[in-house]
Amino acid sequence: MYKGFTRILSLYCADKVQPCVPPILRNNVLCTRKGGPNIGYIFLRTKKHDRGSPSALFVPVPVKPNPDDINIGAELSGRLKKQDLLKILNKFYQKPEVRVLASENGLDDQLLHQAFLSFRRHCLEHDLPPDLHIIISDIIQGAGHVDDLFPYFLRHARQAFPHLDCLDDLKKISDLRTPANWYPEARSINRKIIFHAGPTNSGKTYHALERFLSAKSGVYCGPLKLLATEIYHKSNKHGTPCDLITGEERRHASLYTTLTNPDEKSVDAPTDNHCLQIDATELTPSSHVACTVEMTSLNNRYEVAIIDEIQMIGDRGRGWAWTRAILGLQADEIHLCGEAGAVSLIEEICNATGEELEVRNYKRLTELKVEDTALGSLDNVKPGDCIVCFNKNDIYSYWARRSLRIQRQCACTLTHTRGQEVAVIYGSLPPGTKLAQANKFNDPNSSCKVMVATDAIGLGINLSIRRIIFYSLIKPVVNDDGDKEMDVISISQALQIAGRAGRYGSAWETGYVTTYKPEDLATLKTLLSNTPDPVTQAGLHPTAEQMELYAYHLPHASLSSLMDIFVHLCTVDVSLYFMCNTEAFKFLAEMIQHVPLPLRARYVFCCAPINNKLPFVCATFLKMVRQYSRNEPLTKNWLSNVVDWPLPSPKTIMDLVHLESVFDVLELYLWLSYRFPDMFPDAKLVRDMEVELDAIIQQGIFQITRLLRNSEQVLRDDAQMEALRDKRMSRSGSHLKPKGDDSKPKLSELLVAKGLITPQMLKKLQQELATNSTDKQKPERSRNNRNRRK
Ligand SMILES: Nc1ncnc2c1ncn2[C@@H]1O[C@H](COP(=O)(O)OP(=O)(O)OP(=O)(O)O)[C@@H](O)[C@H]1O
Ligand SMILES: [Mg+2]
Repeated sequence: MYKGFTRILSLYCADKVQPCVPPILRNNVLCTRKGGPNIGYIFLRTKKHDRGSPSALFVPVPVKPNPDDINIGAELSGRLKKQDLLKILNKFYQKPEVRVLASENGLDDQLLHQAFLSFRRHCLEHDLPPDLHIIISDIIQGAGHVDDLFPYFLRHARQAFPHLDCLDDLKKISDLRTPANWYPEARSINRKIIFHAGPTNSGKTYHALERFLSAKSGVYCGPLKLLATEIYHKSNKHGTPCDLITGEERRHASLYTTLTNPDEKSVDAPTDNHCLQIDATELTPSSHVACTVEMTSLNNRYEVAIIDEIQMIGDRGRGWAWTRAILGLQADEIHLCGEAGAVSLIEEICNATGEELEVRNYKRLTELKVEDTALGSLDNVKPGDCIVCFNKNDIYSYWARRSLRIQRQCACTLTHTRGQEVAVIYGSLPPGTKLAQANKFNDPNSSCKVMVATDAIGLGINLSIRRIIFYSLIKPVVNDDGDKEMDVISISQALQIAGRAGRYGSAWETGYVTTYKPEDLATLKTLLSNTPDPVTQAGLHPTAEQMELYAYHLPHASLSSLMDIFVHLCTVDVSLYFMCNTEAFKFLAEMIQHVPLPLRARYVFCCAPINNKLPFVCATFLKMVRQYSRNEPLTKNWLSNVVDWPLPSPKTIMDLVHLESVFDVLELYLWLSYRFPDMFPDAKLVRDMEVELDAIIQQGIFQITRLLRNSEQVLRDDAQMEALRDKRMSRSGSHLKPKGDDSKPKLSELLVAKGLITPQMLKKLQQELATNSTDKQKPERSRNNRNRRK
């Protein structure tokens, strides 16, 4: 039934693979990136189980004594003294010959040591089989040699480490050298591959879409929900009915045609009709579909397929989804859009599949200018500006400064920017909120002229941005070893993000780009003057089927260990491919290891696209798994109880962050509902909850300044309460530690306490605020002094 990699991943994998964040932070070291711009970054070394020898991954299975061993050996050759036995065993272990023999039988030093400990314990604690008992007795009496123990030791070692008996089988299962052969249906079609190569905003997707729209059938596969939604709208608007498929949603084309406002103004921007979501699984699928790349169906035949942002094939976490799509799609024409740096790799892949590749090169359609000065101050923000931050906290800090600035401006009676509306987009916002914010910003008649976003807008999206301002150039990344580092963004990321400015056909004919901080400008210029590194390898990922076969051979291993062993034993043609990072999968596998589940279900749960940095989401995930394990359906009532539904509007930033976590939980439910429809039966009701929550969050984003002010107030109140308590305690003599105003916790401190920002970030922010504040106060002070002198 399972025809390999393709099908299984299309069934089980999500469209929102989170960057893996390993759970333990061991060390913080400051280092400099080799070869890149000379900027210090923080290296976060994280827990890693799978470095070094794979033998470390194998845990010995306890070897049970044979019930038939009823100490006949003792009757035949007399009882063995523990001391003698121990001496013989230790002598055996110390022999170099044993080491050599062990290694010939697959036991390296690490396994040999573990196997020996297990063997010795077994010999000391249980009745020995008669043959072993007699051999040991002979050795003690000088009638045998310790080397004679080896066959018995090996028999035990094989029981303790069952993989020794099936290593060849395991290696065969994880032989990933020819992934092109996994897709016989695709191989039987004479596919034409067209690579639209060029910089951002050069019309690559536009030209591929022209073929898609005129074809009898087509599939668009993109990296982001927002992008897939944009294509869904474009296609339906054009009159080519197109469905939308993401991990959590199936939206039918008919919902667009019947419900969208025909007077919609925005040409390229996604529209805000997310609330019209009706489960479309029962409707006949349209001949065209826009999906997130992980959801690409490899079972349907299409005339045209588009795989957008093909350079993502080299992404350490998600690259496998692009590899799968390019190798497995059944389409007459496959249009790949992306950076020219991926052309050579695709050529190699086409050589392997024996397919024709045509490369079409494009040039940028509008000019992109790097400014000579940094923004420096928020006073210099202009209409059409988009400030790009690399995490949500920078966005909050932007708001904190902005509201501070507005308060100061009020004091200085400079109120001209008061009430200026700002659109906000970051990854964890619900899709409806993102779309509403994008539309608000794109609408020429809206008063919202400025956007603050994370790099969630970084790939392929068309927004009406005049200038991109990099708030910082540092971003957390997961390196090849699965470690999380703070690093300067890559050339490709810088170009992609900068490329959002001055989109062809938007209100701005030229795009501009700069940084917020003057000290970053030179680095940005260096980044943008380079071409992105070539993509040299395509990602691969093990399948559920392969894991199942592994589990069959190693029934005692946990899913997380199976994955580790797989990754170590697999053979990959490294000239073309690499194994994607499996940390996120293993994180979930370890979290649910103790819950009894069939392996297939366990695998599916571990593919769930959850943000493992969010404790509430992780805790709820675990509750869902437990409920599933008890075979109790997860109804809307159950879910409402877990998330405390209905939820009030957010009053503080912390409320907003919590609502976003709840939204993630609802998304998780919907994702699971497509994989286990019987156990997650209330998808329609949960979708209604999502729509309601999306609206609440949108409202919260709309009032973000108020939420920030409230958050500060709440913390001030808490601090006052604490100070009062301290005072009372010190009066009663029980607390002698003085507390000044400086000790009161602030929002920023709470964010640090919650691990949402690092102390370094906070320090930097405080320094900046202090500088800002002295600058602003200078004219005030001199004016006051002048007045006094007068
Ligand atoms: N020939 C054209 N006629 C009209 N509009 C066009 C044309 N080419 C491109 N556009 C418009 O220009 C904008 C940018 O094009 P497109 O999205 O195809 O660029 P891209 O090269 O795919 O960029 P990115 O690398 O950022 O994905 C889009 O709004 C698109 O509709
Ligand atoms: Mg594009």
